[in-house]
Amino acid sequence: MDNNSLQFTLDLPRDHFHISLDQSLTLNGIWGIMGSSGCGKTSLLRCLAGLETGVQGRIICNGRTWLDSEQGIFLPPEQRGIGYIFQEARLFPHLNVMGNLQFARKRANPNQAALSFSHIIQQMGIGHLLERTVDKLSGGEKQRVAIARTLLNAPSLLLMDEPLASLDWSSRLSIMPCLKQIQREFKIPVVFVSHSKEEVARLADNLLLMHQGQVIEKGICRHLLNRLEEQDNSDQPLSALDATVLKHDPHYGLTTIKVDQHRLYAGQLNSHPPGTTVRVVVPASEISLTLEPLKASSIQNCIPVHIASLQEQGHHHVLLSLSLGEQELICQITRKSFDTLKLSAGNTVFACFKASGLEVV
Ligand SMILES: Nc1ncnc2c1ncn2[C@@H]1O[C@H](COP(=O)(O)OP(=O)(O)OP(=O)(O)O)[C@@H](O)[C@H]1O
Repeated sequence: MDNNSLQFTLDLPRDHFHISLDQSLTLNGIWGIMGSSGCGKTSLLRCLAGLETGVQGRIICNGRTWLDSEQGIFLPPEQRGIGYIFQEARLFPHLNVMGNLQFARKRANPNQAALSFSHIIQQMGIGHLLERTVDKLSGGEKQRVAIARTLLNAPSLLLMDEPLASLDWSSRLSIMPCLKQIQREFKIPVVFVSHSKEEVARLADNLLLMHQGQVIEKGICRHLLNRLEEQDNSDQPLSALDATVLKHDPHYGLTTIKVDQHRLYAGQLNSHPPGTTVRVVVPASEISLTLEPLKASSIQNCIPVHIASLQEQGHHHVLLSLSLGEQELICQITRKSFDTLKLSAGNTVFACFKASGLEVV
């Protein structure tokens, strides 16, 4: 398959190992790349971008050969039609925001339809910053401008190397929906390196997990992320679910969404019309378990689930993987609750969580 595919066979020596990869990715949506520090995530992105000259192998993107070391083909970065977003924004300090954006527009990829200037500015929420000089922007604002600038270049593939890592959590939370929306709307495929499970849960459709220069797992993000063994102690345990918006209730400010066969309430999502597919992130600590359905409670969501598997988390907590049908929900409870309810794998229980416990992106 030529279109929407990125195939690469790469060999790049590093100090203690070789980056050694042989992958074919279908380019739709957002690919997340995760793995421990130093495993080669940035090196992979740099190889794809044409920033690593010592690499051997082949890269074919949408049928175009970017690299074939045997044939002596090495397309320089500017001919690959990619956008590269770094951890730090790298704006031109001598130009204001408008100047930075216009610079990109003039150098737009001629092979790709140009995206509307005003629409990108609106999507990235930077309309009020156009006359500002770069030194008067916050870190989050700089990164928004950097992303807008890259989009104005009309890339056919967006490579992002921890673009949110230098920002505080509230800036990240405000930029992530923009990235998701941009991807949905402009349909530019994205390969996104991140250390943060929280980011990947919100953004990625597919995931590559790397270790020591190799891909050790590849698959649908929520499948890989929702596995109990991935719920280490470095991030808070969570689940990522796919859902469909069913209807809005403006009176109560709630939206009904469907996850597998279950109907759930979330806070109102006016920007997502009924029928839209959305990603839902649920922190494992938001979920309580009961043996009976809740009768009179302020908690809006209470659904029957099967305990698929469980895992101790330290001495005082237990993580449970709860089957919703197709998808799984990770729940964290105390060991005391676990013992009191006498839970074990295979049991049917009720998972209860507030509408506000669901974050929809
Ligand atoms: N130019 C280089 N020459 C040789 N080795 C390098 C070079 N750049 C990075 N390395 C080494 O290659 C390995 C992979 O580095 P890379 O930056 O790709 O990892 P990473 O997974 O992105 O790490 P992090 O998550 O910490 O950013 C590391 O051991 C690093 O020290």
